[in-house]
Amino acid sequence: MAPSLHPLIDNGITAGSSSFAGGKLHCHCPSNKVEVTLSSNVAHNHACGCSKCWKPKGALFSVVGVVPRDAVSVTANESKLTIVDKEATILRNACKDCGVHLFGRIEKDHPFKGLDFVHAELSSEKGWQEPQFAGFVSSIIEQGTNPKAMDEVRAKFKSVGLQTYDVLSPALMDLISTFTAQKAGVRFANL
Ligand SMILES: N[C@@H](CCC(=O)N[C@@H](CS)C(=O)NCC(=O)O)C(=O)O
Ligand SMILES: [Zn+2]
Ligand SMILES: [Zn+2]
Repeated sequence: MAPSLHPLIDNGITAGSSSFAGGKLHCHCPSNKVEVTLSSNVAHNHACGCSKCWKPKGALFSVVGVVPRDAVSVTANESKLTIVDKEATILRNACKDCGVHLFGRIEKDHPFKGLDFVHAELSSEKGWQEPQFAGFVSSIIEQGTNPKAMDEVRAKFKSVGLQTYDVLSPALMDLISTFTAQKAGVRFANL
């Protein structure tokens, strides 16, 4: 049996709703759940194969998107949140008890500062933007996937209509490079 990429991807992708304006995320604790309220849909939602993003049990990939940080508020059991790695660019706030990541925030100077990283699957509401692409695909090898399985993994993404990248999508890579260039005072050539 093929390994699960992610429950939201394995059986084909369900489109979100452009009029959807957010909802509540809950951790996996049976009681006293951490609750985060989002007043926005996610954008740039994607599968991430990196080792740092939270993945549901049995899945090779995380599904993670961004929302403006002003759209994020912790509305219950905030005291259970802890930052997984204080040195990381993305400060991932996880539930101490169940390990689920509720939101990841960037505090340092970075092209994505101002955006929080969230997993819409932690919400029971429908309408969240569907995954748009798969990033950090080759990173799953670092977590034990056999390199020989990679063709199958990429083919599966392709079969559900998702492009695969080994870092991020061209749009996001361009944003990162634009930020880097502007910081360095680079003047762009005229078109
Ligand atoms: N190959 C590495 C890649 C890690 C990585 O660079 N992750 C990306 C995608 S989430 C990132 O932006 N990391 C910044 C951070 O985690 O702070 C791994 O799997 O651990
Ligand atoms: Zn929890
Ligand atoms: Zn990641």
